Amino acid sequence: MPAIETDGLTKRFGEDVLAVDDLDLTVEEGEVFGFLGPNGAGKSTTINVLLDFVRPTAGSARVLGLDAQADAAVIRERIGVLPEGAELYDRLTGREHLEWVARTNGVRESVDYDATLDRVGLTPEEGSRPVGGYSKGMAQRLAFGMAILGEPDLLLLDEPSSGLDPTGMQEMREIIREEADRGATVFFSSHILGEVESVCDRLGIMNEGRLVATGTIDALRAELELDASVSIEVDEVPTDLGLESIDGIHAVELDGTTLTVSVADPTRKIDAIRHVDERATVLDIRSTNTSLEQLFNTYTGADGPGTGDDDERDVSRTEVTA
Ligand SMILES: Nc1ncnc2c1ncn2[C@@H]1O[C@H](COP(=O)(O)OP(=O)(O)OP(=O)(O)O)[C@@H](O)[C@H]1O
Repeated sequence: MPAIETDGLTKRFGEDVLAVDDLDLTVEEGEVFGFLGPNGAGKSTTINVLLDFVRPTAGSARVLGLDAQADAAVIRERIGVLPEGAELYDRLTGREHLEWVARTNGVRESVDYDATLDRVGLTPEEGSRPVGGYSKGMAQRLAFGMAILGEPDLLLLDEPSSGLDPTGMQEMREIIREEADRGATVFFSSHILGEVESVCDRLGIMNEGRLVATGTIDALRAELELDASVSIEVDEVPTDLGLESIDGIHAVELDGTTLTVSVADPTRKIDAIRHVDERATVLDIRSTNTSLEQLFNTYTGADGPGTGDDDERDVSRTEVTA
């Protein structure tokens, strides 16, 4: 039984806004599924339908095998939720928020609130403070703690890294993996591509209300046949370099004394570097991976394939001589 299943799910706001357009989405039990898309793509609306915060215009949604609308109350007891812009109560402490979740979700076993606070990076002392004095990141950590409390079967997280610093984002990713390891399904939306890449088993890309791609990152990459490339600057280009003859090299371009080598399999870049290094003095190397960013841009129409600049990183700025 899938953890989430939507069938022709459509949501209109008024006459003009088609927020979700005929969405067929399946998230299997135990998966970490990244729901990706630019602003306004329809991610939050989809999550809000799954939570029965919003009623669909057409189609249906099932969560843990139950009807998202008819069985909303039962579903809420079995899922952990981090809604977009989670509302907290200024005068209640962090611990009181956790106690409230335990009560409303009918968590029966005794809960170690300090352990939950600790998992999301809040001290017992911070947990005893009214939430009105929390920073944005602390509030987001608490909201995340509220979602994972009581070991829910499914976590629905809307932009969980919002407001977190890089350490907080890393910690959040680790908790998501831990939750998946204990058997939970995790469905989370993001427009932070690296976050999805590092933690998800599978992803779906939304654009303008439609699901434009689903699959593993590797499968999506392969589908688009996007290349990775490495640019190698040399002092002088040898006449008979013979790079094209190396297995797995798709194309070689020459611009001045910089060779740009395209490969389908990023691990072949090192073969190209070695080959050139044996025949010329290498001055600089720039590696460009087919990034998730590039995938994303390709599927959402923000860019064509073949740029990947945002994932560009220098692997060497020092001189490497043959
Ligand atoms: N309550 C509402 N009333 C009117 N329009 C809405 C409402 N909620 C969402 N929309 C519109 O529906 C579309 C999809 O919005 P949604 O919030 O689902 O996108 P999103 O992918 O979650 O974006 P973001 O990454 O910015 O949160 C947008 O055009 C938005 O303006």
